[in-house]
Amino acid sequence: MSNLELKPLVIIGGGGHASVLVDILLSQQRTIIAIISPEKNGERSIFEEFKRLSNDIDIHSYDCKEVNLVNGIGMLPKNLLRRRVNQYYLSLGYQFETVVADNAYVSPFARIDKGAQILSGAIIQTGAVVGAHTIANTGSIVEHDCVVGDYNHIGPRATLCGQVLTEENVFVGAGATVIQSVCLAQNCVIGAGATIVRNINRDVVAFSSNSHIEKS
Ligand SMILES: CC(=O)SCCNC(=O)CCNC(=O)[C@H](O)C(C)(C)COP(=O)(O)OP(=O)(O)OC[C@H]1O[C@@H](n2cnc3c(N)ncnc32)[C@H](O)[C@@H]1OP(=O)(O)O
Repeated sequence: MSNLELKPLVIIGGGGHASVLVDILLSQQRTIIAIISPEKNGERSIFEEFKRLSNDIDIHSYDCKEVNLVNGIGMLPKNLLRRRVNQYYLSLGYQFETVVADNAYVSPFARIDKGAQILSGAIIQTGAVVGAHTIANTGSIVEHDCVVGDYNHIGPRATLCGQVLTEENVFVGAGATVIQSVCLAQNCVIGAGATIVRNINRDVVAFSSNSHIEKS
């Protein structure tokens, strides 16, 4: 099946993350039929050609069996908006497309769950699992045998060394390094550039390069 025969896509969100996804999807000759965004598309030229729907409810103009969705809302630490938006559309029967950039490397022995987004230059090594609706951002590395939970964000150029385990809603900031076999519990935030050498408990924000841990 050529990419043109895959379901057309509706993008949710009109900001920077959405623009990166649209760039990837256009390079893969995917058909994008609309963008759902309360703000005008005009600011970013990449959105100019697309029909804009301004309300979530406008999705009803498309049959959930005929289109797939792509969540273009970027993830912020401790912000559950992205997850809530997904749950809303899933409850209406819509499905989220899994996006993998052509210039990402995904081992054939890795598993990418539904709705995950693997952006340009990301590397997902053998034996790794990337959970549903998780973002592996530009140039991130998920090493062998990592198990990354649902709704995580692995920031640009962040590295999870081998066998790291993350629970749901974990945010790993840009350029952070998590050494092998560490566990990151639900809702924790790893600050940009941090080096994490021990397990992080749920809801904790950890951000210094010498692994000083601050409670949320
Ligand atoms: C494509 C994309 O752009 S994807 C997005 C990528 N973005 C990221 O990775 C950002 C990740 N976010 C961070 O690192 C944030 O700074 C957080 C979440 C760790 C902390 O955010 P906040 O709670 O708002 O902390 P705040 O900005 O108030 O800083 C508190 C203190 O911690 C320090 N601090 C904050 N973040 C860091 C960090 N990553 N490393 C070291 N120190 C930090 C601040 O300098 C400040 O110190 P001070 O009190 O001595 O002035």
